[in-house]
Amino acid sequence: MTNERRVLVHPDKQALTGSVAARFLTKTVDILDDLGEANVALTGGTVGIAVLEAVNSSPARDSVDWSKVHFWWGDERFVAKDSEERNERQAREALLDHIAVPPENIHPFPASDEIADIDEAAAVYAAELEAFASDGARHPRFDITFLGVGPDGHIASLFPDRAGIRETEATVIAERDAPKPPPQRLSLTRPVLNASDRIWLVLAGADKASALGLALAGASYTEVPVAGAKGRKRTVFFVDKDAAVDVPENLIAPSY
Ligand SMILES: O=C(O)[C@H](O)[C@@H](O)[C@H](O)[C@H](O)COP(=O)(O)O
Repeated sequence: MTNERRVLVHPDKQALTGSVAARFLTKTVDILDDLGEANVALTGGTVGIAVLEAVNSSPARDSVDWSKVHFWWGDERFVAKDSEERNERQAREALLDHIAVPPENIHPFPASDEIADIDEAAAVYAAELEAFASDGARHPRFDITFLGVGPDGHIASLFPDRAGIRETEATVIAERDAPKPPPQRLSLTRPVLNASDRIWLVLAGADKASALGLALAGASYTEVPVAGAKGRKRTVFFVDKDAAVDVPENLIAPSY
């Protein structure tokens, strides 16, 4: 299989999240067999969280030795720790609180009531990434990075025509005026996301069709950030039919 971006189309959001959940569980078992440890970067957003709920409700959930899995985030809303808007809280409620993952294996971004200054919070997470890096890198090599996609093509908290999507030096950026509320966010940068072995993008709904179509047709990633998502080994778009209407036929993997 080449590293070309692949699009897997599902009849609806439920089929999409069930398929991604099944694939995540089997792939994570394989990764643990091969490497003994897995680093996974989670996403916020309704589809990303629905995937975690589907993982949690899978009969195969505990086929994974969760004690060997580290969970990170691609981005986080810079709000209070117990805010319902936090990606961490939503992920814990959807999956992490229900599996035997050691607390020290969960690496949330700092919350605004833990570190008041957003730039300091970004620096703290950058240091956490570096502390778990190897081979002189500045962040772990994520085995699987999940990304949701906004109607404007944003990924994580990297938005069109913002400094964050252009950043190539820092590993973590602070976004102060995000077009998607809440405005203050923290995000991994594109080079860190793309250092992942696998990037799995999960998107559903007709409002995502334009961004996906533009990205796959060669749009600039500064204008359509999802166009710049490319894992080292695999880049797979898991979509429903409504989001796939503008995808070039030749990129759609055979349905199965
Ligand atoms: O913190 C966030 O909001 C997410 O990380 C963001 O990047 C999200 O994944 C997309 O906006 C898609 O969200 P939906 O899946 O709800 O459309």
